[in-house]
Amino acid sequence: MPIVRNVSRAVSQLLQSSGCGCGISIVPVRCIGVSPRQVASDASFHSVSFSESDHPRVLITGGLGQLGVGLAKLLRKRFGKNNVILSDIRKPADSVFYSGPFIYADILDYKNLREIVVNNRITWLFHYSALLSAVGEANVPLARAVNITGLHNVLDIAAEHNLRLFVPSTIGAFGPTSPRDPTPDLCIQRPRTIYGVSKVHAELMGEYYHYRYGLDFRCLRYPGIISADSQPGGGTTDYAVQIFHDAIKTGKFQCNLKPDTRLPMMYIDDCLKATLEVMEAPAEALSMRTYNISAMSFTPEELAQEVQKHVPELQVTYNVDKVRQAIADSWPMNFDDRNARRDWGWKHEYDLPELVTTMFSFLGSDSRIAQAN
Ligand SMILES: NC(=O)c1ccc[n+]([C@@H]2O[C@H](COP(=O)([O-])OP(=O)(O)OC[C@H]3O[C@@H](n4cnc5c(N)ncnc54)[C@H](O)[C@@H]3O)[C@@H](O)[C@H]2O)c1
Ligand SMILES: C[C@@H](O)[C@H](N)C(=O)O
Repeated sequence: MPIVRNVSRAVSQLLQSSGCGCGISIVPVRCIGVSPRQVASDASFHSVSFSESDHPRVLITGGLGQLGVGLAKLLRKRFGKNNVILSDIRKPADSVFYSGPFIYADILDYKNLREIVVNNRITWLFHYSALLSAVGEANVPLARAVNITGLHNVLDIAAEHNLRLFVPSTIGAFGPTSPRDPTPDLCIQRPRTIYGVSKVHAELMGEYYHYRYGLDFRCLRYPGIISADSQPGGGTTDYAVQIFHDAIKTGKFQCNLKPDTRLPMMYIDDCLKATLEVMEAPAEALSMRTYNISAMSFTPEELAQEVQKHVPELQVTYNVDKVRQAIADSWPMNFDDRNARRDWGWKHEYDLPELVTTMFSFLGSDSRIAQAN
């Protein structure tokens, strides 16, 4: 019994001494083939230390999805082409391959990921790899591996190598028992998808590593993201991208959600701007480590009406996908992002009309507005 008491006293002293990310005494370090263990931290142990006057050296995981290529473009403009490495397990298109550094990185391969971070002296990591809501429900074991085990690898490497780590969360981190209109930053989170469960896990693990080990973890809960030059990867909000392509190609769109399903959405430029802003925000400005961000909220019917201002002949029909509808019905309808606006000055630029105009001008069919009027 005295041993048990001594151990529990030591643990409680450790927990007290490491609150709020200060007084960090240990970081998690893994060796391949050995279970996770902890060693004493030492400033000289870190191969990289990020000086604020330098540009960060950035790695983006899962970078060939809907959001990663755009993020790389934005970060390369800011930090220089060769300071931003895009990675994925898929083969990049020529245009991506020749636009800046690209490497293969499987987030399930801990050793390979660590080598990449060390060899490239990475200081900032944007962890975009994930299986989204609908594809996650179709393959729960894979979603669990990529979204949870992969995150553990990333967290340990980030803590071990003193990285600033961005992990996106989502409106999908909330569930039917959360307040849905609006959904605040802090409330009940009982999502009913493996995607949502894994994102709540990521939020909590990231915040725990922040308080326990001093990891500079930053997380935004994105709404459904709408982009013209990249395809969504199998989510519940994908319809809001598909409608633009179908309006132009065929003039017919079949929506897989009910016409009155209201969800928070955002144009990709706002999403990427927020991501860079929260990463550049001084730590003192962040009263939290996970923030909602919001721009607009609409239903398929409202989006279709706005699209029809540009393509009046567009015919919209509804063929509801039960899985996606059940997911959407459990998600926020409006997102409360007052904390992000107050703490680090978040402000969106695109509302629904600007979003639709921008999508059509990007997709090259703006002239049809004139025909409509
Ligand atoms: N797009 C949205 O509407 C949206 C909304 C909220 C949050 N997010 C989050 O933003 C991030 C990026 O989203 P996205 O839309 O670009 O996703 P996406 O599905 O389009 O792309 C995810 C990428 O992860 C890669 N990947 C899968 N398994 C991997 C592995 N083992 N190792 C490395 N990479 C792997 C895939 O190849 C893919 O390119 C995700 O974490 C997602 O949860 C996206
Ligand atoms: C909302 C978001 O996380 C993603 N677009 C999905 O629908 O799964």
